[in-house]
Amino acid sequence: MMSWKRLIASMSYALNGIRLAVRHERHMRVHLTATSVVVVAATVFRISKMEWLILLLTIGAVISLEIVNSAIERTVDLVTDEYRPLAKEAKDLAAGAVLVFAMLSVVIGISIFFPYMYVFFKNSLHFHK
Ligand SMILES: Nc1ncnc2c1ncn2[C@@H]1O[C@H](COP(=O)(O)OP(=O)(O)OP(=O)(O)O)[C@@H](O)[C@H]1O
Repeated sequence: MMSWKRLIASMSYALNGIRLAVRHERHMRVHLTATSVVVVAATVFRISKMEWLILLLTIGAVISLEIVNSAIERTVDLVTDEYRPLAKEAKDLAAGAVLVFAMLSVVIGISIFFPYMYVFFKNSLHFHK
């Protein structure tokens, strides 16, 4: 059985990982900015519970993948600082994994928000007529 002390230590290492990613990863700031915009839009448009759950799952997956990508980048840099084809492949594969989910998350975001934006703009056009 894991003691509470060890559990708390593991949690603090994991939180340190999140802090490192937020502080030092350029792409992470892009994800966090997109997340803030999406959360504000979701609140304003009062999206459904199911849409919130899909959104949260998508946000979590993109951010988690970005953190794993950063871990792989550091591991590769630890192994070599020379140009190595396998190092390139490892980094490009990890970046590819993030890109796949980031692109899908754009599709998911558009699918969720488009109907709300459509109604919003349609109503505001009627209002101005
Ligand atoms: N040791 C290496 N050998 C061969 N190619 C490498 C090596 N290190 C990096 N690369 C290539 O250069 C690209 C940029 O590498 P870098 O380590 O700067 O990551 P990055 O994708 O720019 O990440 P970030 O934008 O988060 O800094 C990699 O995706 C890879 O294609």
